[in-house]
Amino acid sequence: MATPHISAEPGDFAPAVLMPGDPKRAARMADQLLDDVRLVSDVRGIGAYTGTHQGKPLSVMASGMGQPSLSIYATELFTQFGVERIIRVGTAGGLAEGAKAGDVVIAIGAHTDSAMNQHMCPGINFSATASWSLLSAAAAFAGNDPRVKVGPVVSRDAFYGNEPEQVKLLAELGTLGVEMEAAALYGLAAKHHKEALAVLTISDHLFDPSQDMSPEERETNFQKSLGIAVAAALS
Ligand SMILES: O=P(O)(O)O[C@H]1O[C@H](CO)[C@@H](O)[C@H]1O
Ligand SMILES: O=c1cc[nH]c(=O)[nH]1
Repeated sequence: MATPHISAEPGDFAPAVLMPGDPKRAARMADQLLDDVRLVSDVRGIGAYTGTHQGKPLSVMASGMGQPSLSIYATELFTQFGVERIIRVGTAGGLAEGAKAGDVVIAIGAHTDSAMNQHMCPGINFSATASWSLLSAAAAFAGNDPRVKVGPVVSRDAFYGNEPEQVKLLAELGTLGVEMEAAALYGLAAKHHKEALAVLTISDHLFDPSQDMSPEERETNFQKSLGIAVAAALS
């Protein structure tokens, strides 16, 4: 039965969903990866695609930008459509010294300035962490690739208005990238006893503007992260 934001039927989604923020990136991924592909929902222009990849069922659906938007889709997928694992395939701003556009971060956990996980467990600062099953499969697939790093990211509510001192401190604390969805995704996976991972392509660097990707590159430059995400999704 359709939900307010997904006009699909039970069984229309595969157990594993790849979830970029950008609906155009989702369409590209579906086109590139899926055989026998079907458009299973298109509410608000958020296309959801289901097909097979190397004979295994797989879906692709965008989250839109930010934790509130992702939370709507992830909640409906986890609770109404039998989805077991969501792998975010997104972009992030680099924080680590020497990180280059096109590098990939596999997010072991996500700090956040958002209130999305604040009420998860009253009195506790909840740790938003990736699922070990997906994280270990992704890291194994990436092997010793020097352009892939595993570590924490920060999921901010705002894209603009980074405080320089805060960003510097986060970098000093070993945070590898800044993006806008992973913490809520990890929280929802914990809440619903599901699995989640974020695999992020560095699209710019907060301390090095020369690294900035163009809007077109942000839409299209995801091959390395996609390979890792698919390996995790189908593991
Ligand atoms: O490229 P996506 O997956 O959308 O991810 C990043 O890009 C958007 C901001 O430009 C935010 O959604 C952020 O998390
Ligand atoms: O949220 C994001 C995503 C990419 N780059 C940034 O600087 N922030």
